[in-house]
Amino acid sequence: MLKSSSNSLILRIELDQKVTTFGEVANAVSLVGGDIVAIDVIRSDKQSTTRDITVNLGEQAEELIADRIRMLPGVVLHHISDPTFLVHLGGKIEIQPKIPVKNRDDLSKVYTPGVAKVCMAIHENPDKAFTLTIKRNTVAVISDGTAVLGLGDIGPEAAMPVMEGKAMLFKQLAGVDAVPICLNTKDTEDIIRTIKNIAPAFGGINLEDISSPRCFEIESRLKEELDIPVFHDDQHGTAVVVLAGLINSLRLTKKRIEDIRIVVVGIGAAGVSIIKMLLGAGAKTILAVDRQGILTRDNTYENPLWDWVAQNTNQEDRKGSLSDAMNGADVFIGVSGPNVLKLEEVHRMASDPIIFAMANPTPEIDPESAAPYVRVIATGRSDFPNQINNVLCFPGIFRGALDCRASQINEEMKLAASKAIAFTVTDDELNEQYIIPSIFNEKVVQEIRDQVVQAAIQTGVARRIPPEFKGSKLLERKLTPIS
Ligand SMILES: NC(=O)C1=CN([C@@H]2O[C@H](COP(=O)(O)OP(=O)(O)OC[C@H]3O[C@@H](n4cnc5c(N)ncnc54)[C@H](O)[C@@H]3O)[C@@H](O)[C@H]2O)C=CC1
Ligand SMILES: CC(=O)C(=O)O
Ligand SMILES: [Mg+2]
Repeated sequence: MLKSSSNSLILRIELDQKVTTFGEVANAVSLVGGDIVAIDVIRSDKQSTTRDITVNLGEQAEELIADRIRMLPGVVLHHISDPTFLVHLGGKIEIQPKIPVKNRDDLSKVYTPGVAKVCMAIHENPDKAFTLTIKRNTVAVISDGTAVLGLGDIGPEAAMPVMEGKAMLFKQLAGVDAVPICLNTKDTEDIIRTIKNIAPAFGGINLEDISSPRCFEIESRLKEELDIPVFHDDQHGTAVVVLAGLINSLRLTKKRIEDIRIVVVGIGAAGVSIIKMLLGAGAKTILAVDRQGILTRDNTYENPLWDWVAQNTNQEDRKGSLSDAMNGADVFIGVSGPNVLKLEEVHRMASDPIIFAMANPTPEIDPESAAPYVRVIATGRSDFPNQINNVLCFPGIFRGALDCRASQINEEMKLAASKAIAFTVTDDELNEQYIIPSIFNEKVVQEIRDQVVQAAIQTGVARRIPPEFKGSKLLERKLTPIS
């Protein structure tokens, strides 16, 4: 059962010290499977003590704990709060001025009349928007709320906490200002039109949690029609990090990407892009599985990308379900939904099985149950080791793209980002519990940024050469090949 800090409660209890002891409370918590991780004394006198106790709980135990504590003599449960909700109160980000406006003189510079000459300078040369506005360092994080994590079509308002979270991480990890925007339309043309209309303010567009297949057309049309990077994070960010995790898992198992059998489950935004990236990196044997089973060449599909996937995978024409696909697989990559993979299917994998169960918030298999039977287990969650999550990619790749004012994020830049992430983990550090660096590893964003800028310059999409890349100063470091 998943028990983590994202599933914790703060219980404010008052204890009559003449009647009971804190040990009784601790015992009640433990009886429902909770772990006390913090105790704060709020008030204390001779008669009673009031404490906030923070408890990590299994998913089903939340209801039980209040009942248990209320049953204890001498204990009053004042209230229960959820720390995850507390950090969301009023939203998670804000906009701050970079300079104070203290007097009329300041006002006349930052606003009218002074601002007018800056406006006219941009009017005469629109490129100046990059130097004289927030465009240089600002990305829009845009969703229509249709494929939010694995929660599905929950609407634009409900999608905002995820988009705010992404914006927060853009800033904290890479210094990129990001504006969360959730659109109240699911219409492809409407979405494209809206994004094109707001694009002048931004240096990049990060599309997020837009369901497939609409996400593919929205992204490709915007890429054609805009001259700033448009990057569907669930597709490419995820694929970049999966490839990084696979490179490192193969460093451990000493297998070559050309030789392994890979099963990808969930052929949506993330799944299609992962398959494309793995094929580009040399993978030869991939089975693509969705709800109807393994995609095969002799079928035609409504979604043209499924036709593409079917034509480019499953060369052995295997048919059947996920369970059939798992026979002899070296690698399972799940970007589908909760609990789709059974332990019995894991037992039928090849030696040194590698599992990336990446559905959020609930993975395809409980990582703790699978761990004893596999060589590597990774999830998309931050509360387990080996977090394979696009958060490792999007801050650094946009940092690089913005710094060199790239017109797009191309395949070479994505591959450079994958390798940068993978080789942040040194040979000495690499082990089954550490195939992918933590997002808090300070080297990650810088490494990605440097390699991405270099790839952008080399492929001719950089419109600005950062000073450290001028002349002969291009990065010399050669990356180890994937296999
Ligand atoms: N760890 C990470 O960085 C990321 C994780 N994800 C997770 O991957 C999942 C899919 O995300 P998207 O590709 O954006 O969604 P999507 O909606 O574009 O695609 C999901 C696909 O999975 C299939 N699917 C769902 N349940 C299935 C099942 N039981 N068996 C087989 N196929 C099934 C659907 O039919 C669909 O084709 C979500 O849970 C999401 O949270 C997505 C992006 C990044
Ligand atoms: C991580 C992410 O972007 C997702 O689960 O949709
Ligand atoms: Mg997402």
